[in-house]
Amino acid sequence: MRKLLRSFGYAFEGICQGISTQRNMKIHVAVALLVIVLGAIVSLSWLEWTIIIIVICSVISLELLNTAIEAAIDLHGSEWHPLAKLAKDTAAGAVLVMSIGAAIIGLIIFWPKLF
Ligand SMILES: Nc1ncnc2c1ncn2[C@@H]1O[C@H](COP(=O)(O)OP(=O)(O)OP(=O)(O)O)[C@@H](O)[C@H]1O
Repeated sequence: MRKLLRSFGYAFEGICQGISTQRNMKIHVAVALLVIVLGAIVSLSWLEWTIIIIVICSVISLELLNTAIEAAIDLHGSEWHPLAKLAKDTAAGAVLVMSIGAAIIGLIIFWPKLF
């Protein structure tokens, strides 16, 4: 049980480090908080909240994975390598794809309630 709690502690530490060190992560968290406040104001349905929570968690999880990949590559050294570029750029691409999807889903849910 203590080991399990310690693992949760490390994971929580990872989330905090991601937020404190990554500018993009700060932006994702700020947008997520804004969406949550807006969702409360326009009274989203349970289904809409479920979709919003899945989308927010997906974007933040991908950004954390992107940070992990960047850190693992930088740990290996600063020497230029095409595989390092591929890994970093595809990981960043994954975040971008999910962020665009999140923006579209946000528009689909919020547009009719706001305009
Ligand atoms: N070791 C490397 N070998 C080849 N290309 C690299 C290497 N390190 C970074 N790059 C490339 O240089 C560019 C900038 O990389 P960098 O690590 O600064 O990421 P970034 O996109 O600025 O991310 P962040 O600001 O989140 O750290 C990216 O296209 C990346 O793929």
